[in-house]
Amino acid sequence: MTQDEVLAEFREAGALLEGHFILTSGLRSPVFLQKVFVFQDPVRTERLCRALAAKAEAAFGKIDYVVSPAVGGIVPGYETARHLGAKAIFVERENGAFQLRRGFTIPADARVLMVEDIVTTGLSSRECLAALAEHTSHVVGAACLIDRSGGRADLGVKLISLAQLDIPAYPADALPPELAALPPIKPGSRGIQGAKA
Ligand SMILES: O=P(O)(O)OC[C@H]1O[C@H](OP(=O)(O)OP(=O)(O)O)[C@H](O)[C@@H]1O
Ligand SMILES: O=C(O)c1cc(=O)[nH]c(=O)[nH]1
Ligand SMILES: [Mg+2]
Repeated sequence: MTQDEVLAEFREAGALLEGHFILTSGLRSPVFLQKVFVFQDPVRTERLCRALAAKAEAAFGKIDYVVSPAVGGIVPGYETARHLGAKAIFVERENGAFQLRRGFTIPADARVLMVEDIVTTGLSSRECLAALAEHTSHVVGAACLIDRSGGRADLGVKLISLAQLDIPAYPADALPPELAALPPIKPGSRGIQGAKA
């Protein structure tokens, strides 16, 4: 699947939003990739995740476990795992920090791939990998549908993506005037329900 085909899937799903968005990192951006509009269509999600699984297998070899950060990573993690013949589990926030909960365990010899939906700064991916380090030393790499960092996000492990974009994001105190003029919206799950982070 080419980068243009990946972007076409997002565009056709109505997932390329324009406005003034507060990202999970606290940065502000005029563009938001609303992945849930992609994931509400299982056929579209299957196309994307089949391609991601093939790319991940080529880069990292056999994968036994896919681990994803909730909420956005769960659907692509599950669907990518299905194509890899792997198990799919997730970390979720407890008091703001990602934890492997619900009794999920990772066998000692399992080869683990972290799967994210979107990578912007890599903050969420690094938090997920830090949580995973308490359960396994066999994380072979990371994969995401879209890396919007322009390739600059450093996860500490190799990251592959279906598309790499360089989408502007600004600190809240350095907004261009056209962005500052729009009311900000925060679409993601970090910080809701009284969580600390
Ligand atoms: O690379 P980063 O700067 O961390 O940004 C990307 C993260 O932002 C989104 O999650 P968010 O915390 O908004 O919540 P969600 O997964 O519930 O959508 C997305 O799912 C990634 O996890
Ligand atoms: O950085 C984010 O929080 C983020 C950006 C984006 O385009 N999509 C998303 O779900 N989260
Ligand atoms: Mg997320």
